Amino acid sequence: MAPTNANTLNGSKGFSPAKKTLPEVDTEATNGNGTNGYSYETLQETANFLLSRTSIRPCIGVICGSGMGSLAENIDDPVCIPYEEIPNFPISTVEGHHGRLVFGWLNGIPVVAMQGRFHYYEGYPLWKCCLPVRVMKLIGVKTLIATNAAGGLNPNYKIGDIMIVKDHINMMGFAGNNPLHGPNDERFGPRFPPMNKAYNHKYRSIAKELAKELNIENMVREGVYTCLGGPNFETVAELNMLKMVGVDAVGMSTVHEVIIARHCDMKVFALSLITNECVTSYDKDDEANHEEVLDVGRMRQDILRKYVSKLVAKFAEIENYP
Ligand SMILES: O=P(O)(O)O[C@H]1O[C@H](CO)[C@@H](O)[C@H]1O
Ligand SMILES: Nc1nc2[nH]cnc2c(=O)[nH]1
Repeated sequence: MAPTNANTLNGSKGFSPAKKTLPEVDTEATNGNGTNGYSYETLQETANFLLSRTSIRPCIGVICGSGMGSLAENIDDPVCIPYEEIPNFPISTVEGHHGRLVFGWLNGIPVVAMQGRFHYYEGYPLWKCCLPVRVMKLIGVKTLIATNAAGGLNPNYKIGDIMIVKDHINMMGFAGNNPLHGPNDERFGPRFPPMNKAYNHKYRSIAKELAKELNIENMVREGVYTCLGGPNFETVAELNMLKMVGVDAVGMSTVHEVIIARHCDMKVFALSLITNECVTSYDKDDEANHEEVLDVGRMRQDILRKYVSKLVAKFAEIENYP
């Protein structure tokens, strides 16, 4: 940046303003191609690669949260594609995230599941964490189901509860870190997408009804999720602050994926599996840990598999998906 003229500090004459130039492009954030992330054409190549590897044309995409990879195990006639083989895809580095796409049929509906997602704390910029969502859009996915493991901040929540996400607070976005940061490509969506209806109202109603049908309504909640950058779990003071602003569950994912999905007009449903109790008192000895997170995922896998596969069928029915 050009040095500022010291005279500007006291407003004296003789100040010649610095030449107006566009900000330097952060190549990691934009891949140097003038868009926030890979270009439309580059992602189209990724989409075409996937379409050439399977004849399945999914309408619903599922993102499996930490320890929730077994959601993809119900998929019939699966075609599994490791992330390493997919052009332009990042790789999964977190335990509990397999690192592959699974195409197939869930309850008779064509789906693609991400067994393993990408997190900011792994070192990926947010746009890269969400790249698979745009690829899903390009292969024809219209509805996204995002699942995650999260700490329960609402004192009424118990470990093993399932929280239907009603809304989110984009804490990272408050600080300017947003997956849509950078020039906008209108082929994906508008410059200023609304977010007040991010979590589809009909889907949430269906999920609450289904919880009753399955007799799991006592463990199904509805609340507000927030994502922090991680990888550390939160301090007591941070959690108390989040509680004050209305957060019910805390994680390190999903929010940016939902923003990208809504930007390109996908319908969204999200749920959090409450894997640990957020410690909001200095008197408590418990500490959050990833092992517990994965254990609770395993403990709830049967219920979650049933719940998500039935949701897929119900969403497909109201949307008239094939
Ligand atoms: O959000 P998912 O991927 O489910 O995982 C959550 O659990 C992990 C911490 O145990 C973090 O990655 C957090 O984001
Ligand atoms: N940030 C955060 N992420 C989680 N993922 C699972 N549990 C937690 C938690 O307590 N905090």
